[in-house]
Amino acid sequence: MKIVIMPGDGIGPEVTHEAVRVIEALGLGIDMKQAAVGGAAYKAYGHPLPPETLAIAEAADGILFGAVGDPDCDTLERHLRPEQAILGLRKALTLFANLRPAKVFKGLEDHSALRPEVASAIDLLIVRELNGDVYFGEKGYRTAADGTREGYDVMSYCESEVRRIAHVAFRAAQGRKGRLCSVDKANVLETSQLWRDVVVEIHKEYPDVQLSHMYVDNAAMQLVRNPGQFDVIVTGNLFGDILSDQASMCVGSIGMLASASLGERKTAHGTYGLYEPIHGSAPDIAGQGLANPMATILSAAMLLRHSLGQAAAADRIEAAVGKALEDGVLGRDLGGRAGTTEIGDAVLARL
Ligand SMILES: NC(=O)c1ccc[n+]([C@@H]2O[C@H](COP(=O)([O-])OP(=O)(O)OC[C@H]3O[C@@H](n4cnc5c(N)ncnc54)[C@H](O)[C@@H]3O)[C@@H](O)[C@H]2O)c1
Ligand SMILES: CC(C)[C@H](C(=O)O)[C@@H](O)C(=O)O
Ligand SMILES: [Mg+2]
Repeated sequence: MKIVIMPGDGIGPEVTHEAVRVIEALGLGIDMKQAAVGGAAYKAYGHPLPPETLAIAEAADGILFGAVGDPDCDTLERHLRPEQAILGLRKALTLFANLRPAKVFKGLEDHSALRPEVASAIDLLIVRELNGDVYFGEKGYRTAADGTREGYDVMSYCESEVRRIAHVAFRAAQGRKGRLCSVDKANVLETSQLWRDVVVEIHKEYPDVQLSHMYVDNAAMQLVRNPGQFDVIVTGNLFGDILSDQASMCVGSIGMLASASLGERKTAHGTYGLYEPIHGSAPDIAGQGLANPMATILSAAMLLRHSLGQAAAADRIEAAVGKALEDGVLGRDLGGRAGTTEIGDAVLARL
């Protein structure tokens, strides 16, 4: 079992360090390598995703990714910015299905941005498409007819891209409560109309799943009004990015939401994938030992489950995180005082 750790920038190295300690403590004999990404890789090698990093990633069974993003790099040409590392990995490795589960842990009901009785009902999965949409369309700066500057990013989805993510989402719903809500903006966007048409077609293959559709503006509202109504949400790259940050605050903090990015490639142990917290490099708290590493530790659990076939070990990690929270080990993001290392220690002690 081989995995590659990509710490990245800002709080990325701090949170991945804690997740690595947890993986090591399980004693599974996993071979771990480190590889440079993001602003750190740009500063060391002149590129946010050096070819060596991609080669190491391809040779492993899975990737544990911290976060990328560095304010020093925000004025670089776009293809050299840290964020290109994560976008490049997702695209180059065809990791098109991003699973972002959001569930309220026991003891966190009072720490949600929502009322406890609303928050406690949350147990949803966002299935976000990751290889298409406005993220990867033609983009640029040009001069408009009146001589002023214009920026543009083309939004599009082709049928096959929608089909493959729809299958992932329907199968996920079959394994849960059997409800799938497809979120789009079909009242305005042709991209979304195609999305909706294809999802309806694929539904014929999953008659046991109850399918509904919701416009993204309404979905944002429903996520805070009554998030308990959702089981699985399937949506495009941009809407999924936004809704998942929103869902994180509904369960308590952005420092709690893990994710798995999967494709179709199988390894000797499971499905090849990249695992990362949904948050970024948090430059405002980087280097201060304040970051909550739980999202990254929970991402490591997803890695063990999906890419390494180690479901029991994944359960152990999730249970240890749950116990730490129940025992009141809360980071500042959740209104507590525990620092990054202290949270890591608390999870290790409960493994
Ligand atoms: N996948 C990724 O690597 C990824 C994801 C999102 C943003 N980014 C990048 O990160 C940089 C900062 O972006 P941003 O500020 O919009 O988003 P962010 O997620 O980094 O931070 C948003 C807010 O949440 C807080 N926060 C985030 N993670 C936390 C944690 N684990 N514990 C406690 N608090 C936490 C931060 O302190 C900040 O106040 C940008 O360069 C952005 O492009 C990268
Ligand atoms: C850093 C950025 C490219 C990324 C995205 O938009 O996908 C991030 O916000 C995320 O949620 O993983
Ligand atoms: Mg995001």
